[in-house]
Order: sequence, then structure tokens, then C-alpha cells
Amino acid sequence: MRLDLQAVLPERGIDVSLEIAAGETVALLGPNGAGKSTVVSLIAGLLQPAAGRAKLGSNVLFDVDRRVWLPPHRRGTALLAQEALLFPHLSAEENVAFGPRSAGTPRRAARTAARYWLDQADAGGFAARKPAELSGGQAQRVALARALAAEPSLLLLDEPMAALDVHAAPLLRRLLSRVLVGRSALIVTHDVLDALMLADRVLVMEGGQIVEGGPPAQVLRRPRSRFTASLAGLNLVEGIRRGDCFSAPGFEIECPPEASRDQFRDGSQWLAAFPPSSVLVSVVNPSGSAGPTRPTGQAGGRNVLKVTVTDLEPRGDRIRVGAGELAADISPAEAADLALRPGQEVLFTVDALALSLYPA
Ligand SMILES: Nc1ncnc2c1ncn2[C@@H]1O[C@H](COP(=O)(O)OP(=O)(O)OP(=O)(O)O)[C@@H](O)[C@H]1O
Repeated sequence: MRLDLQAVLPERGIDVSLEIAAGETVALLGPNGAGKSTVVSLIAGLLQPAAGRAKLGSNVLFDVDRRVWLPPHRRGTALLAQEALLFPHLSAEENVAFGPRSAGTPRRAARTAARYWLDQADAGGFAARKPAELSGGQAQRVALARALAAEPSLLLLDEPMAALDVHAAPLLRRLLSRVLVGRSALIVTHDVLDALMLADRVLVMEGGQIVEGGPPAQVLRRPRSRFTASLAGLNLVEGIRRGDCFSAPGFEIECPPEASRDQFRDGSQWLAAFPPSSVLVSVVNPSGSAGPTRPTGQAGGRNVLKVTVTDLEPRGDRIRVGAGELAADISPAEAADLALRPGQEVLFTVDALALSLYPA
């Protein structure tokens, strides 16, 4: 069902407004402390806002002005958190049947429902086991079955994969990609893969507010915040667009041809995003000219930025050269040729063809 939420909670710095369409899965991303879990708690009824209102379908979850407040069990939401939090003395099946039983479903029907949802969550095989006899991934599948058995109008998932190991997490992600189809759901995650695999739309939260949103591919291709750019693995530079030229402090770029199709006003704020792999690194010679390690190839214009190396770290088979908020990925051989070290001044040359330029 459709969710409309507007909530203010000053003690946590939250002032948020969001909606989820019926059948839509939305991923909520953001740095630590941005307020993602607080939003989940406000929807689930675990926290009360100071102001605002929320509606799920025709059900008013809260309306501070009208003093309406629905307790968690009457909201039509179900929450899957990091930890499965199953009742330790009940079997997997009894854990899943607990919700329907509490809602007044007769014992036999609740058991049938539990079996059905355990099967849906690929957990039918361990219906009789107690939580202590389940692995983390198995317990989380039982917890998912328990959440689904409540037949929620909105499923809330707060970092459901975070506590799982590298083998269990992809299994649960694959299961969720099947289960979430056509369901209204909000998933809090730090993993860009969750946004790509599970979400119809992404919302990015920073400092208690939604700062950007849209289809996952669009948000990741054209990030608007440094947080989203780092998730997408892109450098992000903010600057000014004038004619066919984009300029940022210490940096001038000739716009790629497709950028001229965009609407712009001279002097308007634009963003440039480019992958670290598209950056050539060269040392500054004593004369001030650069000695590139590779031919600059098709790079148009000057597109050269003078930066100071802040750190070097291995990234797969490349070396990530960090320069403040920018990064370049080069081969170990190139890094050795350049004898790079932190504190050194180098030139980053950006391939204009790898550049994505868009209005801020
Ligand atoms: N139990 C609490 N009591 C008081 N303040 C809290 C509590 N939990 C979180 N906060 C504060 O509320 C703000 C939002 O925190 P929240 O946990 O919602 O962020 P988050 O985006 O979910 O972060 P993370 O990614 O680290 O889980 C932060 O400033 C945090 O310090």
C-alpha cells in the first residue's frame, strides 16, 4: 500500500518527507547517523515524532496535530532488522505462527500459514529447529518468513544483510529480490548492490533529510552528494558552467558533446562526475610541465587538475591514489614509475569522454 510520511523529530535532527507507492521497493541510503533507522522506527511506531503525519493506504499511522497515534501492532507494517530476534524457546515454525496466532488465527490455520511462508523464504527445511540450531542466514530467513506471515501492507527492512557473512548475505539478497517484487517495502542499507538489485527507487538521507532520490541507475550515474558519489565509486566536482566550459577551483574542462544538449544558464552550478579509472596521473616536473605516464589519448581540452596525494591503497589489481576528495586508479607499475608518496604534488588529467556533466 502507499505510504505518505512527513515527520519532525528535533532531538534526532530529523525533518523528513517521503512517499512509497503501492508495490514499490525504496532503498534508503545515507552515511552513519543520517537518520535512516529513525525513519524506520517512526513508521513502525517505535518512536513518536514531535510533528507530522503518516498514512499507509487509508490507515492514519500518526497525526500529531489531530493527536492520532496507532500502536505498532495495528499499523500493518512488519520489520526485519539486522538480527533475527526469534523467540529462543520456540521452533522456527512456532516463531512464524506466533504472529497469526496473536492476531486470532486458529492454531491449524496459523500452522499452515507458517509452513507456507517458511517455504516462501526457503526455510521450510528447518521448520522444527530451534533458533540455537540455525545459522545466522537460516535464522534471518525464518525472521523474513515471520515478517511476511503478518501479511504487512509495508515491509520494513533495516540492514537485513548487515550481520550476515559473505556466503549468507548473497543468498538472502537473492531471496529478497524474489520476495519484494510488487511489495511496498522500505530497505535501509549501506550496500549499493541492495539498491541495484532490490529497489525501484533510491532515497539518500543526510543530516536527517532526504537529499536526493530517483531510479538507482540515475542516482548512481549522476550523484548529487559526495556520499552518493563515493557509493557509486565516482569522483564528484562542483563548478560553474559557461558555454562549453565547466570550471571548478583549479580545474577547467571542455564539456563533452552531449552536455551541450542540456539546458543551462551561463554561470549556473553544475556537477562533474568521473570514475577514478578515467584519471591519468603524472608528476609535476621542476620546470612546472608534466610528464604523463601514458599518452593522454582522446582527452579533450586541458582537463588537468593539480592535486596533492593524500593516500595510496591497493584496490584489486590497481592502486587507488587519493587526493583529498578525488581519486585515481592506476596500475602498480605506474605507481612505481611515478614513485608516488603522500604529500607529493601531481597532476590528474581527466578523460573528457568519461565525464558526466549535469546541472547541480
Ligand atoms: N537511541 C537513541 N537515543 C538518542 N539519539 C539517538 C538514538 N539512536 C540514534 N540517535 C541519534 O539520532 C540520529 C539518527 O540516528 P540513526 O540511528 O537513525 O541513523 P542511521 O542513518 O540509521 O545511522 P547508521 O547507518 O549508523 O545506522 C543520530 O544523530 C544518532 O546519534
